[in-house]
This record gives sequence, C-alpha cells and structure tokens, in this order.
Amino acid sequence: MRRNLDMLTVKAFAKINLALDVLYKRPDGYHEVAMVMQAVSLADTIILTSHPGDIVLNVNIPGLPDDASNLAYRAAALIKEYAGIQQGVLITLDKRIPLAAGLAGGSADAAAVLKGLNNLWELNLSLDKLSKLAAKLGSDVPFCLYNGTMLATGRGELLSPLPPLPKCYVILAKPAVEVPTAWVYQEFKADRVQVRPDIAAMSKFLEQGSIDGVAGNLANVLESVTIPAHPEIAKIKESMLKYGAMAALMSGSGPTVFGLAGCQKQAEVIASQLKTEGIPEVFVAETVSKVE
Ligand SMILES: C[C@@](CO)(OP(=O)(O)O)[C@H](O)COP(=O)(O)OP(=O)(O)OC[C@H]1O[C@@H](n2ccc(N)nc2=O)[C@H](O)[C@@H]1O
Ligand SMILES: Nc1ncnc2c1ncn2[C@@H]1O[C@H](COP(=O)(O)OP(=O)(O)O)[C@@H](O)[C@H]1O
Repeated sequence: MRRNLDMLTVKAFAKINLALDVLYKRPDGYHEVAMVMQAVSLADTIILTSHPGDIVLNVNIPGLPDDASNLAYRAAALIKEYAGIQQGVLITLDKRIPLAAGLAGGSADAAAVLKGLNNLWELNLSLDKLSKLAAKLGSDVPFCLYNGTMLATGRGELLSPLPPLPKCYVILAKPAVEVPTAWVYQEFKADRVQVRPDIAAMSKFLEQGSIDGVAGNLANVLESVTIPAHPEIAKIKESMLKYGAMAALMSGSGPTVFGLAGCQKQAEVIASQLKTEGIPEVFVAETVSKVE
C-alpha cells in the first residue's frame, strides 16, 4: 500500500482455489464449503483520494458498473457508515482481473477498499474487525483481506492460515464466457461429482513444502456443474497439461482454468501456446503471500 497524504494506492489480488469441496446446502441458502485458497499476483489497482461529499467511483472498462452495485463502492459505503465518517472518497479502479471469472475480482476490490480506507481515514480497525465487515459484502471478501494460502470453511468466510505454497508460477486462461457464481451453486448436485478434494492430504503436502504433492491433489467439485455447460474448460485443462503444466484445474465457479509451473519461463511458454489456440484472456502470475 502506498500512501501520500490524501491519496493511497492499493493492490487487489485475484485468488485461485487449489481445492474446493461443497459439503451441504444450509438453511440460509448458502453452501457449506471447505476450500484451500491461494492469492496470485494478477491484480486490480485501486487509488483512493480524499474527496468532499460522497463516494465517487471511476472504472476503466465498459460493462462494469460504477454505481452502488459495484463491490468497491459498497465496501466504501459500509466502512464509511460503520466508522461514522462524514467525508467522501474518489475511488479509481484499474480493472485487470477478468469479470465473473472465478478469480474473486470483485471481492478483491472490496477487500482492498476496506483496507485502504482503514488506512486513509486512520480508523485503526483490526484485521479481525475488517474481516467481519468483509463477510457482509461476500463470502470470498475476508480471504482477500489476508491473501496467502488459507483454509476457508463455513460459506468461505471462516479462515485459518495454512503453510504457504512454495513460490510457483500460475497460468490463468479464461474462455470467452462469464459464469455467475449463484447459478453454479444452484445447479450443484453432489451425486454428479467425480473427484472430491482430500484437504487433509493437501494440508500435509503444504506442510512438507511439496509443490508436486499439492499439484497432484488439486480438485474442485464445482467443475461438475460448469464444465458440462462450457466444455471448452475441459479442453483448456487438456491443453495446459499438454504444454507442460504440472497440473490444471478450474478456479472457483469458473470458467478460468489455472495451471501450475515451477518456473516463470515455462509458465510463459505455456501461456503463449494457449494464446495460439485463440483463448482470449491468458495471464502469467505468481503466488502472493499473506499480509502480516
Ligand atoms: C465459488 C467461490 C469459490 O471461492 O468463488 P468465485 O468462483 O465466485 O470466485 C466462492 O464460494 C463464491 O464466493 P462469492 O463470490 O464471494 O459469493 P457470494 O457473493 O457470497 O455469494 C454469491 C451467491 O453464491 C451462492 N453461494 C456462495 C457461497 C457459498 N458458500 N454458497 C453459496 O451458495 C449464493 O447463492 C450466493 O447468493
Ligand atoms: N468491482 C467489481 N469487479 C468485478 N465485478 C464486480 C465488481 N463489483 C460488482 N461486480 C459484479 O459481480 C459479478 C461477479 O464478479 P467477480 O468478482 O468478477 O466474479 P468471480 O467471483 O466469479 O470472479 C460481475 O459480473 C459484476 O457485475
């Protein structure tokens, strides 16, 4: 975070799910989950500038709302009201994370605004308090406050740190479809799942610092919904493996596929081969560690 009197710049990092299990549907309509989440360096940039009056949001891409329906705006409104702040803020959002991609781009923006305004307005709220505010905005928002490698349970908002995944490179490839998270959970049927993650095994491999072990245990039960609707996801997974990724999996509710690579050069080679297949959005990122 860079601060300069009345202006502050915050990065909002995307996430991938190394493991995603859905346990059951709860009476409140959410699904109880168990996920291993990992932050990656593909990021939006948010500039917060002191501003008289109200909250104003500028976004750099068409198709993304710049009103109170944007999670960045909602985060500012929530913390402003909670802390009883009278002044406003100008939020400038430089969006790089693709929309509705399974990468938690909106959640990352919301978390970055909470952290940034806590700093800009000198509120001194603890991460624990910010996390409670974050959970009001979305299930993935608390994780985006912490980043790193975390076990997420409940509806995704209950976090416990895991040993960090040793630094590795992540290829992200998104086909030209947007997948609404609510639809994927709504269509989820446990009896259609072929492979469930073994989260205990993945935790053990993280403790051992074994990227190979983690790569061998990637699993996401939401693939059972999104891949039949968008078979190009399975094709991208196959291509990632063919070009040399250690493993490949759909992230979150999809449709983005991520692949793991041990070195940057190899990740870049895989990314350029995927681009030749006409996949519109391909990125190379690296793992991001937890904030202290
Ligand atoms: C699937 C995951 C995996 O990390 O990420 P994305 O693919 O969206 O990035 C998350 O569980 C998404 O979290 P998030 O995107 O914050 O979801 P929310 O805004 O809280 O909820 C959107 C909708 O998804 C459904 N939902 C969400 C989380 C959950 N544990 N059970 C659910 O059933 C609910 O219908 C809810 O109305
Ligand atoms: N700041 C934001 N960035 C991205 N999407 C946002 C934002 N605020 C609201 N949204 C809405 O949330 C939807 C899904 O957001 P996103 O976080 O990108 O999905 P996912 O969690 O699947 O990666 C988008 O279609 C968009 O309309």
